[in-house]
Amino acid sequence: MSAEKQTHGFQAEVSRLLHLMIHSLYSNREIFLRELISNASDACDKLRFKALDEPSLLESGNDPAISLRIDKEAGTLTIADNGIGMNEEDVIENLGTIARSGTEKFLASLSGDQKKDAQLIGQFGVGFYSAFIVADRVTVESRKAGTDVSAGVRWESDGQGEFTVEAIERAEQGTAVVLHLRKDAREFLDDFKIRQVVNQYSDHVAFPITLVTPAEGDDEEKAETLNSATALWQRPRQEISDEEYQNFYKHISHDFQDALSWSHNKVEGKLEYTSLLYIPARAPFDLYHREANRGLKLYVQRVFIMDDAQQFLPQYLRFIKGVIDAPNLPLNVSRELLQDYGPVQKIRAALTKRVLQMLKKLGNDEEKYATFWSQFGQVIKEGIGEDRDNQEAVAALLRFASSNQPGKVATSLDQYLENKPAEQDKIYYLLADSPSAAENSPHLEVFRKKGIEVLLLSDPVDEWMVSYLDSYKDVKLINAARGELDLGEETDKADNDNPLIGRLGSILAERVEAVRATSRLVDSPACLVLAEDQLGPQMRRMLEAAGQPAPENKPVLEVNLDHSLLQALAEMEEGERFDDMAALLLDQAMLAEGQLPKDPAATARRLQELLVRAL
Ligand SMILES: Nc1ncnc2c1ncn2[C@@H]1O[C@H](COP(=O)(O)OP(=O)(O)OP(=O)(O)O)[C@@H](O)[C@H]1O
Repeated sequence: MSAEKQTHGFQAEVSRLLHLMIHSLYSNREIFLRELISNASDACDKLRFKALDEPSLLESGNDPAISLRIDKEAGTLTIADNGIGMNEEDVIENLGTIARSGTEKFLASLSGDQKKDAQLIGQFGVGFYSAFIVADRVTVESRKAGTDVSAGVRWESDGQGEFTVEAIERAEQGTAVVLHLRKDAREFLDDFKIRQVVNQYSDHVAFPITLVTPAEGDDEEKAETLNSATALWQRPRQEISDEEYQNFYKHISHDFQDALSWSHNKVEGKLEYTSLLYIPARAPFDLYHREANRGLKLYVQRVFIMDDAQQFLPQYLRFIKGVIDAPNLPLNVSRELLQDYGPVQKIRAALTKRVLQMLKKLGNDEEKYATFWSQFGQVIKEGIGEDRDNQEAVAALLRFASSNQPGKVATSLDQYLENKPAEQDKIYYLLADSPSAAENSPHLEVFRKKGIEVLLLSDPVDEWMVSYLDSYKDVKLINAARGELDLGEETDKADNDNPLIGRLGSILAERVEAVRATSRLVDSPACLVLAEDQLGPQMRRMLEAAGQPAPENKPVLEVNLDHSLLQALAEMEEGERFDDMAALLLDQAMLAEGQLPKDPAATARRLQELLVRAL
């Protein structure tokens, strides 16, 4: 290691995050202590894990522990641990950069509005850098477990764009973070305050946290343990308060908003494990990033094994946070081994069911469920295609906009089944590009007239999702805008022998598969209908966005022969004007679907001519 003190610049994203954090988190500033204690606790976890292979790392008398030391004279608060520690390379990497992909984009999305940014930064997770909310200088001294006393390192920064790194001798392994507190953060030199914050946020930490108050006057140095230091998930449920559960959630998730709900279970027998799973109240910024961290914290007999163990839940439940402690797994279990390990597959199946039950139960609380759905609804939809074994349970979690409840996304498939008349044997839905396009679609006219509810789907994933969902509780799902519509006996017979149908058909032959009389429309003159097996516009766009050619398919134009426009057309002679009107009829049906006519300039010309004549 270099003996000289070296100066490094923070990665640009770090500087920006620091600046934003100091300004937006001021009113939440005590979270810095939770974050630094969390890091210390993680470092102790990692040491214990490493000591499984190298027991000498846990030298006698060196049980993992965390200490807080107040020095009123120097104006410092020190958070120290004897955990895994860091070397020079580690500190430069860990305390000088942010390695999460998408960070730049995330930071660009912050608005400068303190309140909104505080929320967003919570989504990001603040971590070590939160030290600068209360400190105008931070010194970190560390030595990696298992290295020589001379391999210590000191990192120091005022958070203004640069940090220094130098080699030091350090007797203890592990890390000490020394906060030189800002003048307005001196309250954290008060042992009473520290006790209160630790009790509030970090009581559940599984390693002892001691508060050391230096000798003062005749009083000797005092060390007092502040927490019970047992793994929270190992304690009986009835002894754990909601507040403790919420604080533990924040500890493992780095979120600073409460979780919506949790489930804590101990399963005994051959496949023994304890799980504590949380549903967050908001999505992390990188929910859709492929490389984002996800998964549970894995422990084996309370020994931390790994973060982000993804194998215990399917992809579409990647937003669940929590801990799994499986005492019968081998301590040396690796990510690769987890992949195909029989017991893990079984735990995964059981945890998946548990989460689905938890979500079902959350559905009883309309307000909380609305929050959940707005954050994670899209991801749950992935489960319809991904988890065929649990498809019905996943489908029960879906919420839709509905023709019966405009403007609200709150109708479940069960509610739909409950609302529908007994003789209706189908669930109808409509796909559109936006909620308003769905609500105003001409396809709804006949359903409205007959009082039949239609679910309105306008998320980009919806077409993909319903392609996997044929039926729910044995009732078929039917696209209201596809194929020939059969609304039972009540459907009025359409007159396809009308000569106008043939005339329109021959003029529009290049653009449509066929023209036919409709039973779908009441107020509109025409609409487009896709055949059952044709690709819809959402899937078409998804394919095109992925650079794949989408097969060409022509829609059917259905026309409302009772409409005055069609009646007027029937009276018109053959000729250019009739052809233009036929083309416009098709163009406006496309517009009503949110599609652009193939030749917009020609449409504009025809419209102009029509307007001139009308005026
Ligand atoms: N006390 C410590 N001992 C050892 N390593 C530490 C300690 N504190 C921080 N680190 C290292 O620095 C890294 C960055 O810490 P930071 O708190 O910023 O992020 P994080 O804990 O990885 O993520 P987040 O807090 O966003 O979940 C940690 O991943 C860890 O490797």
